[in-house]
Amino acid sequence: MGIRCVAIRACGGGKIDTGVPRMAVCPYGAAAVVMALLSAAIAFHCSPLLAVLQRALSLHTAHATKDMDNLFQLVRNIVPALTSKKHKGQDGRIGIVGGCQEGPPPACLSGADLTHVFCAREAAPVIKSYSPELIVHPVLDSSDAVEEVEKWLPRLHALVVGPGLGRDDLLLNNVRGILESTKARDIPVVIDADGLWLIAQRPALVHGYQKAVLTPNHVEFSRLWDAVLSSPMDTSNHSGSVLKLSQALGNITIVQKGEQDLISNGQQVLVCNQEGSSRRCGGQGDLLSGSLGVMAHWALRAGPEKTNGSSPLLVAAWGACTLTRECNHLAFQKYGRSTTTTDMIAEVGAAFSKLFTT
Ligand SMILES: NC(=O)C1=CN([C@@H]2O[C@H](COP(=O)(O)OP(=O)(O)OC[C@H]3O[C@@H](n4cnc5c(N)ncnc54)[C@H](O)[C@@H]3O)[C@@H](O)[C@H]2O)[C@@H](O)CC1
Ligand SMILES: Nc1ncnc2c1ncn2[C@@H]1O[C@H](COP(=O)(O)OP(=O)(O)OP(=O)(O)O)[C@@H](O)[C@H]1O
Ligand SMILES: [Mg+2]
Repeated sequence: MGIRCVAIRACGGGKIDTGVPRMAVCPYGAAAVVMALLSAAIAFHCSPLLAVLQRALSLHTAHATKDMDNLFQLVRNIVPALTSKKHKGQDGRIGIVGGCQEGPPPACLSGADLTHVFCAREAAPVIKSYSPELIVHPVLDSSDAVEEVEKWLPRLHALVVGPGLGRDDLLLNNVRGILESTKARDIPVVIDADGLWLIAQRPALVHGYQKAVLTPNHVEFSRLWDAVLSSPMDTSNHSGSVLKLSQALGNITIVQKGEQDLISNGQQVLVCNQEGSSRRCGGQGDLLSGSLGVMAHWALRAGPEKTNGSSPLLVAAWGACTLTRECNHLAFQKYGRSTTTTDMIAEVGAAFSKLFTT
């Protein structure tokens, strides 16, 4: 199987797009070598070498820009048009399983027409008061939680499982049943936060399910790695690690969040380097998983024709990462160190228009 690693830098950096089989390529290696040779050529006044290297570098940069433009275009291709002919719900009915603990529910509002939240009974009033457009089902801690959620599954386009869910055994056992039902109905599912805690206990729940996307942060990624791989993680090769973890989980899509987001389906690694900020505050991951739930539905509905043959879920994940980071960037410009996730949510409209509206 040919493995491709496509690395995109948003701020004028390099890109490598190669068909090298069974290996992930360090995204910055080639650019660094060219830069080193270029410095040497300048230092030693070697004009022919200088000309060749300058050409290599300009081709390299041109490719990077072109591929980044391509990815932006692929995301634009999957975004549904806003028209007065559609009814409520056509552009996304998303379910969230979580939001049971302290804090607001995940910010799944970036583009979905309808958002259903399945939570524990005592969390419902808080969640409902957070936003009147949320449809809240306080069923998750009841003995018939799975059946209650199953009633709604046929009407949902995607499910986001985990943010603010907690790690209570009863809840997690219900979530296990909900995940089984979701898979049986072939519904896309984004798993984050405490949902990933459950997956680390029971990787078989998602193994090989091609409509699953996991969005681990640094710590959650390590937990998943320890659960499914016996070898130690190579901490100097992030691309290789995310590729390997995806393969070990049967090629499901994994988004490793961090200074740069790495997205893989075990065949390709996309890099999202959209400029965010240095402000890290709780809840940013929720904005990512929420918007990814919506985009996953859009991308799968649009199909590989609109994503130019690329995996729709990879395109959706890249789009959601780019959007989240841009929200962070715009909010940080206004609020600096005091930026909160609520400030980021307020930037979703502006960020979306800037990035993805044609
Ligand atoms: N809006 C909300 O309601 C939110 C709720 N959350 C809930 O809060 C609970 C705890 O979540 P945590 O994410 O703290 O998970 P963990 O309890 O697994 O703790 C992770 C720890 O790792 C640290 N960490 C995070 N990123 C790191 C990095 N890049 N390198 C090194 N250390 C790093 C954190 O500071 C934290 O101490 C979960 O139940 C989760 O669902 C969080 O997801 C945040 C948002
Ligand atoms: N060092 C960083 N620099 C820039 N952006 C980052 C950095 N770390 C994370 N991000 C971005 O922040 C977003 C959320 O990632 P993060 O690692 O904060 O998730 P999380 O820990 O799950 O968040 P949450 O507090 O919501 O649980 C992602 O889109 C990611 O790109
Ligand atoms: Mg998180």
